[in-house]
Amino acid sequence: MSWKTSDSSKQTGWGKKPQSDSVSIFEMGARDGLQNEVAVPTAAKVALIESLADAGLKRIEVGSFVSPKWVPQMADSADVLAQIQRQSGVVYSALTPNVKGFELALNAKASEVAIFGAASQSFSQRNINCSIEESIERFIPLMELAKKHNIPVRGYVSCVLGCPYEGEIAVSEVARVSEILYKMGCYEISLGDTIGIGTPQKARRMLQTVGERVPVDKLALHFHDTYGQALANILACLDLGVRVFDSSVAGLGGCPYAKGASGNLATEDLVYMLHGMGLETGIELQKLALAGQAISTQLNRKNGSKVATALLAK
Ligand SMILES: CC(C)(COP(=O)([O-])OP(=O)([O-])OC[C@H]1O[C@@H](n2cnc3c(N)ncnc32)[C@H](O)[C@@H]1OP(=O)([O-])[O-])[C@@H](O)C(=O)NCCC(=O)NCCSC(=O)C[C@@](C)(O)CC(=O)[O-]
Repeated sequence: MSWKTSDSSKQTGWGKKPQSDSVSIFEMGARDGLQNEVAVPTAAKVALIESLADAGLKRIEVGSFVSPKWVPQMADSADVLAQIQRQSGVVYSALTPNVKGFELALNAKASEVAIFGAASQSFSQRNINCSIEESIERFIPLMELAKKHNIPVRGYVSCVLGCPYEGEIAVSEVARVSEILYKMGCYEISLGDTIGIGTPQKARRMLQTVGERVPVDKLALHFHDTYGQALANILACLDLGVRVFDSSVAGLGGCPYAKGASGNLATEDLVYMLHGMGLETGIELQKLALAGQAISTQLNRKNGSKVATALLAK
């Protein structure tokens, strides 16, 4: 399928054509990537984040302000934010599930925060210890505070293509939760295939359905690569107009509440494909590959990016 020539907008009634030759990548490695790794020194996180900014990434999720009992790996997020040398024009974001997390992120001077909900009741319970509706109630005062402090808030919806506990998730539910978060004031909704189970047509249908409730230029895709489908899913969705993708350098990561989930799509592999299609990212691939290799070496972990492995073997 050619994203440039496909006329799927007419077939689907979607009404959106690819608008731009540039793509924005939200880098997840330091948060989604490292939240599953034990005992990563703060200095290694700081070095990773700085090298990602040096490689040209403009949107970097650096940590999360969640219960340290639930996710001890992220307990040093305030230290990380305090220690990084910030570059102008780079957004340093943090996950915040509730007001307490927001206040901690504000004190730590996160440039923006992200709330995270789910389209699956079971995943919501396991991940944030409340139902979908309760999570929305918790987000309301957080959104009010964020507005007062002029902090942009991104929204995640997990399990958009399936749930580790419930299996199939209705796309109508994904669209419903996405619309709620968007109407609450999230500037962008990131649709998470938490367990990387989706396939291209399914991903496309999900995006089309959500796109009927939330404008496509306010949507991002967040694919884990557990089943090796992430690049194919992104390719299948590009001509629907989506231009923001979440990915993780060296394919780092997983989710502590989704057993067996592997990391996000490797940023290097995404950048290689996008550049090959003539889409700009502003990212220097070689520098990115070196950043990914450095953290993989630190973690004593095989580099999860095929592109980085190939480039660095030259
Ligand atoms: C949400 C909670 C906190 C609810 O947890 P809870 O136990 O229901 O919270 P609580 O309000 O009853 O408080 C219990 C204790 O936690 C403390 N607490 C309460 N809130 C905070 C906070 N913000 N920061 C620090 N501490 C906090 C609070 O102060 C108290 O401390 P105690 O009195 O027992 O000493 C908990 O379930 C939690 O932390 N969950 C972790 C969720 C998480 O980080 N999951 C991984 C990220 S999501 C993800 O990876 C998916 C995504 C986004 O990438 C997209 C995708 O791929 O699908």
